[in-house]
Amino acid sequence: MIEVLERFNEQAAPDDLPPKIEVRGLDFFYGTTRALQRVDLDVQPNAVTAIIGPSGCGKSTLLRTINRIYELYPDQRADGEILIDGRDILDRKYPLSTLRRSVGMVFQKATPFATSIRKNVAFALSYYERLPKAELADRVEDALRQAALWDEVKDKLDASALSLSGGQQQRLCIARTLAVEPDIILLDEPTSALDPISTAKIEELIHELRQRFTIVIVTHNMQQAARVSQRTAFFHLGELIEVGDTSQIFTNPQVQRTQDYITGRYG
Ligand SMILES: Nc1ncnc2c1ncn2[C@@H]1O[C@H](COP(=O)(O)OP(=O)(O)OP(=O)(O)O)[C@@H](O)[C@H]1O
Repeated sequence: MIEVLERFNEQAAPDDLPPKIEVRGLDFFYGTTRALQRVDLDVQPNAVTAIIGPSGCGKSTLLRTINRIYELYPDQRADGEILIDGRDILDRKYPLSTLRRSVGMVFQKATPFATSIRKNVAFALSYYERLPKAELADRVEDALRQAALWDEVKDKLDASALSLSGGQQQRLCIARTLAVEPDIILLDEPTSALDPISTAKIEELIHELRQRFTIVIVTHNMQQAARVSQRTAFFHLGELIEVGDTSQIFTNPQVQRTQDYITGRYG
């Protein structure tokens, strides 16, 4: 594990910058079931924060709260504050369109639209901006390059996105997210349906993207958390148990429950 940590984490998270996301006293309810309890978490900018913990501990719920997707469901409720750049995005007055633009999300299962590769990326852009055709083409290319997919698709941009492999589809979804130039990217187990080669490509991509974005990744794979993140937060039963530099969490956890989880005693 230590070798894994050394491979990607030669640079620590920049801790001299103010947090990009500040979660304060966050509770989350599905009906009467409380899925998150009094969560306080700072997320550093230009770094990858991994969210780990056993199944059902609230990892996905946290991501769904950061982009307010839960609001689509009337019985779901978040109490507390989530500040992004100092503004509380849980405040109903915070415009959802601003939030959707600044926070992109990529899900476990790639979800390309059943249309061409080009349109998958252009659609997201046209939703927010009216661009001249040539500029739109440049932005599509740029997003596909950033997602390390351009070389594989540049000669077939009008082919169906569904003709791509699972790993390529997931990178297309990342390109779609990057096209609208968000500040924050939420990744919910983005490689759990992928083979090792596609997984390695996405991990390499995450490593590059973190220079420019704030990234939060939910993963079941602790090797992956160690490889891609600079900060790690361990959740258990809806509570944040411990957060720290990834190397500290994996080599010197301060809480017994964290130690038990990372040594495979449960989860
Ligand atoms: N739609 C829902 N309705 C009711 N309870 C839910 C719903 N979605 C999740 N929960 C509950 O909320 C808790 C947290 O779920 P969540 O999906 O956030 O966990 P997780 O850590 O992401 O799990 P996994 O690793 O299995 O994906 C669990 O107890 C789960 O049963």
